[in-house]
Amino acid sequence: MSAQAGRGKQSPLVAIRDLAVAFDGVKVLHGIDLTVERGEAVGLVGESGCGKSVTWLAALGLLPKKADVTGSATLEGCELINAEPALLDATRGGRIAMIFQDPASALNPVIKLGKQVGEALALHRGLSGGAIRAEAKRLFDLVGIPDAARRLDAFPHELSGGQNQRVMIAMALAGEPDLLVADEPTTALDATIQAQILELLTLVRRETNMALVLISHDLGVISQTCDRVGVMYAGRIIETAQSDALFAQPLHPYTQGLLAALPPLEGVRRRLDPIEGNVPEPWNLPPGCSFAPRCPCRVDACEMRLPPLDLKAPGRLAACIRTPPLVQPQRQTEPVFA
Ligand SMILES: Nc1ncnc2c1ncn2[C@@H]1O[C@H](COP(=O)(O)OP(=O)(O)OP(=O)(O)O)[C@@H](O)[C@H]1O
Repeated sequence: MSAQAGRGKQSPLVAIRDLAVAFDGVKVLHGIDLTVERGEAVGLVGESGCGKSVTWLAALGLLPKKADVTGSATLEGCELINAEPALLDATRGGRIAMIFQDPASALNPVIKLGKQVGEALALHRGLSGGAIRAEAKRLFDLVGIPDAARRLDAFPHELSGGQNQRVMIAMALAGEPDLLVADEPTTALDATIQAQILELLTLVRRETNMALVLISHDLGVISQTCDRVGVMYAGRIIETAQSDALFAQPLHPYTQGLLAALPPLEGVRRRLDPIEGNVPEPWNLPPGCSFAPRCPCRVDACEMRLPPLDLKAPGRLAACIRTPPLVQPQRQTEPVFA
């Protein structure tokens, strides 16, 4: 359970403010604002190259040295950007854990799984001896690895991809994180296993009150798992909303395009409409709205200036001059991502 539980709802667990990243003078992230509350599941969605991973890698100090990172990312008020390496080391894997798409590359192939989880338990929880094995087995049970005691002595290649992803989740949970950032955790898995891993993440979140950030290019994956969604395009957040509201009525034409490109739900016949064209390269952004060249709603004004991320309805922001407010928004007392 979070060390902060019971403190009352004040500042968000994580607050990212005006976060920008450039590589070799080319800006790939342009002033991201994003908050995550305790226990909340936030999805970050967008096509490849939109800046979803870089946002979190920057916040956790995981980008290469050549990256120029500005802005702020705080964990319960504690600044992480340009923080001392000791603070970042303690935060990563401890208060904030991250799992990635490919468990095989994150696990050490020559070390038994139990030992790998054990190292995380020793590092982040100070456990030793028999307590490590007992806790590692408990974590394997929690993430649904069958015959957990025996699997602790297995090597990664002896388990399937889905089971190794469960091991990665167990390792992430070893530090009892307040936030798990899962970057495309199911992309490499087949549909059935994918659904099981998403269910597992939801189950674990409910049992531990851990917050979850789920990064995916697949709006379907996000919809199953997240309370709130941020849609990214070309290094910016262009729409945010509660998941159900976003699915019921996507406001930004890009979000509408992502939804139209989703495979039909079982029993629902729907045409699959991929968005034509590609995300622009960061060094070659068009003037005005970055999505304008692909946008079916484009007018000349779209190419004149960058649309601000405006409040279109309570709890709903969208960066599009073609999207009128749904209802006259009341002054927001609980900002969505700001
Ligand atoms: N180390 C790096 N050096 C230079 N450019 C980088 C580096 N890492 C990321 N980028 C660039 O930053 C932009 C955002 O990348 P990012 O990986 O965040 O996108 P993404 O939305 O997570 O996409 P994907 O789903 O493919 O991971 C891309 O243009 C990418 O090429």
